[in-house]
Amino acid sequence: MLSQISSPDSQATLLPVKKKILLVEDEVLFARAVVKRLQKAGFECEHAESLHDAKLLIKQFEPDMALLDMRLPDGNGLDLLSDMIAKNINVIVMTAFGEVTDAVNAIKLGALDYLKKPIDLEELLLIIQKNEKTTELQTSLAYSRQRDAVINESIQLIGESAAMQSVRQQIGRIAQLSSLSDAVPPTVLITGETGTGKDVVARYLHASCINHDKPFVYIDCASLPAELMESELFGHEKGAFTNAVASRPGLIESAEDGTLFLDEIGELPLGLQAKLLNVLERRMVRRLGSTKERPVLARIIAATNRDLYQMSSEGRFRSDLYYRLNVITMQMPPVRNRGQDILLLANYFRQMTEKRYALPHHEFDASALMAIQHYHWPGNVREMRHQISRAVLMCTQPVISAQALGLPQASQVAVSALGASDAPMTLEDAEKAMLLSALEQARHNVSKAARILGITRMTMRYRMDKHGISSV
Ligand SMILES: Nc1ncnc2c1ncn2[C@@H]1O[C@H](COP(=O)(O)OP(=O)(O)OP(=O)(O)O)[C@@H](O)[C@H]1O
Repeated sequence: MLSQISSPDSQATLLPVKKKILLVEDEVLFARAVVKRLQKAGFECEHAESLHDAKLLIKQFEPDMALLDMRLPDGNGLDLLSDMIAKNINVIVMTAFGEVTDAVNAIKLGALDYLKKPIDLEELLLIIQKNEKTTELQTSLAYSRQRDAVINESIQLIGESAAMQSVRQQIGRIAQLSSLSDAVPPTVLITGETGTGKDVVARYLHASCINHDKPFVYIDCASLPAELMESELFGHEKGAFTNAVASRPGLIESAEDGTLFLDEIGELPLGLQAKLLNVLERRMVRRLGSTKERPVLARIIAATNRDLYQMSSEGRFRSDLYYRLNVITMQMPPVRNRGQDILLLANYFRQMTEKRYALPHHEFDASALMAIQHYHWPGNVREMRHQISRAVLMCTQPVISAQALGLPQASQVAVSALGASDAPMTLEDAEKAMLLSALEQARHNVSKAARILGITRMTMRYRMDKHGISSV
């Protein structure tokens, strides 16, 4: 599954031991770059150029995860896949253009995910870390509980504004209800612009509830490949489709009586919306190819930056699902409307970066404080985190000025363009203008444009697709 994780390195530091990754790839230059990047992110990494070498390394190195190319000098990567799965190695396959069938077969055989070449290293890292999280939740409950405890301990929901206090109060109330009764927990819908902290709130809620030691399963509905979505969510029995060699629980089942977090729920295809509605209504799930139903005990939290009400009135989101999800709604305000929280957050990210990289204390000067407070923050808290961390890392002086902060020009241009226009603009229009402006500034280099906006390349791609913007 694909996902957007804002800070790969910070996630890697949560791992209790160095994970071992075997890269099976015959393109040596590309392989070297991958090994270097993974080692930098804290993984132990070995490289094999052929199936033969890979088999030896599986024995000697005992990897936890493999990145497997399909076309190798002595055969097809698929030939090694079953062996790897049997040895509990989590496999991500890498396919060249036109090898989609191979990728789908690999997933059906038990590979966790696939990536299409050419591969962006940062994207690869995000996917490894995301898959690592999901697998740990699925295969090692004890470990996942321990890991989630670590993550949950480190969840910080910074903010004292009225809006954030209200969010905290609602979380407290839901947590209190969960301790009073065994009844099925109410569904929670978290809305708000991108980067406003919907994911943080979902985790914070889970961490606050009595069942916080149970799994927290994250599903990014926007990046699950459509052809795999159903079996990923609902699981399957052995033989349910060609190559379904073993039974596998779906993610809904894996959440047990913990939390199932459906991020970007607005992107779920209509067909699956009907199936999800059925799960929510009946609180039962049936694996593909099975006649047996299993109870769904998990708390369900959904998040979106879309207007689901509007989408449902246009027939793009099922209204019955919308009403079913919308039992308790938490609205995350954009960061520009959070008053003094803006400075609280900025100082928090400054301190966090100083602590993580053992840097001396910095101060923001008056120009920086002014810039932070007056900037529009289209990417919200995520953008702020990236901007502040970058400034702290790059600033050799103890005082950070507005110039050192270097708030993205493209976004400022876009913001002033929005401000200058008399015509009322929707959030969708504003987002599109921001993307176009960043792309123009980055001369249509998608990775650069993503950096300007403080979002991941994957998020950038996804949002470009959403607005029908091609990368030219
Ligand atoms: N109140 C907060 N306190 C501390 N950190 C926060 C807060 N809100 C968000 N963050 C940080 O900002 C980043 C983005 O947050 P998050 O991923 O939760 O946003 P989101 O609304 O789920 O975004 P998207 O819609 O793009 O999925 C994360 O690094 C998160 O840790």
